[in-house]
Amino acid sequence: MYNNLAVISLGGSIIAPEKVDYAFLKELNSALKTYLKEDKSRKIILVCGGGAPARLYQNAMREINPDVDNEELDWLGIRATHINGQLLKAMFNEFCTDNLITDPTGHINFQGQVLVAAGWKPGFSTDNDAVILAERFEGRLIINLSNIAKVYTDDPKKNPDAKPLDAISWDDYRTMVGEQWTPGKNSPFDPIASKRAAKMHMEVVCADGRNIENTMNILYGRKYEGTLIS
Ligand SMILES: Nc1ncnc2c1ncn2[C@@H]1O[C@H](COP(=O)(O)OP(=O)(O)O)[C@@H](O)[C@H]1O
Ligand SMILES: O=c1ccn([C@@H]2O[C@H](COP(=O)(O)OP(=O)(O)O)[C@@H](O)[C@H]2O)c(=O)[nH]1
Repeated sequence: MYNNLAVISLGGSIIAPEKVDYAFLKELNSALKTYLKEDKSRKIILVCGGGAPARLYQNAMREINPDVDNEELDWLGIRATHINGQLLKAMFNEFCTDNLITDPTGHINFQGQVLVAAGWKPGFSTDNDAVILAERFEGRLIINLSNIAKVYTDDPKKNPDAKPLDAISWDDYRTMVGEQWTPGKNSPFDPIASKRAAKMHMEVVCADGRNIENTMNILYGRKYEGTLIS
């Protein structure tokens, strides 16, 4: 629908790694504003994750009741994505004609240059909401920004032998992350979102969002550091 559209899945790990990383957000805001002002036909969909607050509340609830339903845990995570999303919406207000999107299938105006979205319903992460919005507005590429420069052969925080990858097929990626969803799961791109993105033949670039110059390279179609899942 819009041929100058970029869909960015903004990991909560870089919005609120612990506290809110406002120095990073301020810099990102300024770089994206320049990008948007250069060409009024450019549009960005920003989908915000939950970060530390999501895990803080989910883990508190697990302590209170170890038998808590996954659905309840997901709702806690969703509320955390909303507070992060509301912050991003406030930052990009001048470009937004919609309130924070919390149902990617509902009414969306998108007459402005920016749409800010966050969590919708239990069963997946905001990566899946990003895929649904990409599908709806015909974005071909999702830029998945997280706290890690590349997808590895395994979680590098747990396995020191994990190797970084420049590219991986959806088949191999999905074999690696499995099919299972768990609330608060840490993975470069969630299994449910991956299933949908693979089916739609979408491409996802995973990169370290804290490297803003690199993010701008991806947006401008230049050489970047990251992993292409296709
Ligand atoms: N194969 C993998 N390659 C890279 N990172 C992985 C992999 N498996 C698990 N991870 C973990 O996923 C984390 C990113 O996921 P997450 O913390 O949910 O980030 P975000 O909030 O940005 O979505 C990484 O920091 C890493 O520890
Ligand atoms: O549509 C959504 C989006 C998020 N979540 C929940 O909210 C948490 C935080 O979202 P996300 O994983 O996208 O945040 P990030 O990993 O980027 O911090 C997830 O783990 C889920 O528990 C959900 O249930 N449905």
